[in-house]
Amino acid sequence: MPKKSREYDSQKIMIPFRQEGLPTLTEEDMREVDRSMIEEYGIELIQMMENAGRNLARLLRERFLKGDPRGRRVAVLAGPGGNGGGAIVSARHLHNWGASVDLIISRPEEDFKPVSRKQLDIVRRMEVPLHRPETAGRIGEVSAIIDGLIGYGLKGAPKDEAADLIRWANGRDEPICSLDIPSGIGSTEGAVYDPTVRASVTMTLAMPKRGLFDPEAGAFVGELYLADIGVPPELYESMCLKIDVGPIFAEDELIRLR
Ligand SMILES: NC(=O)C1=CN([C@@H]2O[C@H](COP(=O)(O)OP(=O)(O)OC[C@H]3O[C@@H](n4cnc5c(N)ncnc54)[C@H](O)[C@@H]3O)[C@@H](O)[C@H]2O)[C@@H](O)CC1
Ligand SMILES: [K+]
Repeated sequence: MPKKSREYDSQKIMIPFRQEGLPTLTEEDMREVDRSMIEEYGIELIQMMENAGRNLARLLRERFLKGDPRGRRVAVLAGPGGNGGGAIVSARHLHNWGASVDLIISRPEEDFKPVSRKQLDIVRRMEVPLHRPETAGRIGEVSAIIDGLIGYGLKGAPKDEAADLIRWANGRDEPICSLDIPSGIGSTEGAVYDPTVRASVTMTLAMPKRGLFDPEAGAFVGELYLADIGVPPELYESMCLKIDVGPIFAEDELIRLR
């Protein structure tokens, strides 16, 4: 079962619920959305990542930090790809909002993809302590852990430092909030690899990933939220889905699905 948050009243959170079904996307669909955003619409990855990370910071604030990050501690796990980049953006905003943020990177800086490396370079200029897995053990109690290790770019069972950090997070008592999909779940087919992050909350981006709805994977996903990263509705109509999804985020840029 997902871990329970110690300080959360689900009745008080001010995020709209959407119960009717939305289409679900495979990794291939999502890569096509990304490509189209950049090549057809001129919306850059760094813009999408900013939206992803800012919505994640907001979800943390409302869901785990009692609406006020000041004086609270958060640990952020970041991998070298787009998933880690979004998590680092959330670290920046939570720091700006007064939280004490510890950032743990699963790979050396030189392994980071360019846009995620840029996010890392920014927080390095701020007072955000940076850790490698070897020093993560020194991090004291936090209100929540953000999992930005691996998203839909997962290839097979998590290994090396990513696997070590998944085990580290699962071994602690604090609730985990996964970005896009818990690290270790295949985004298309929902395979649950060993190890996989056992999230209390997952915030997926743009459109839900198909693997989140696999029954076995569901136990690792926890509450499921969907965040706006600025995809125009007509993109889905013209690209992969051929359906009119409408203005999904009309009421809020963050909605709860489950
Ligand atoms: N339009 C979008 O969908 C956006 C996506 N973003 C994020 O970017 C993610 C996709 O980014 P990427 O394609 O860069 O990939 P990911 O960040 O999901 O993962 C790729 C990294 O994980 C490592 N990795 C893969 N399998 C592994 C394994 N088994 N063990 C250890 N390490 C492994 C790879 O070496 C690679 O460095 C999404 O899930 C989402 O979170 C956001 O940054 C912004 C916009
Ligand atoms: K993740």
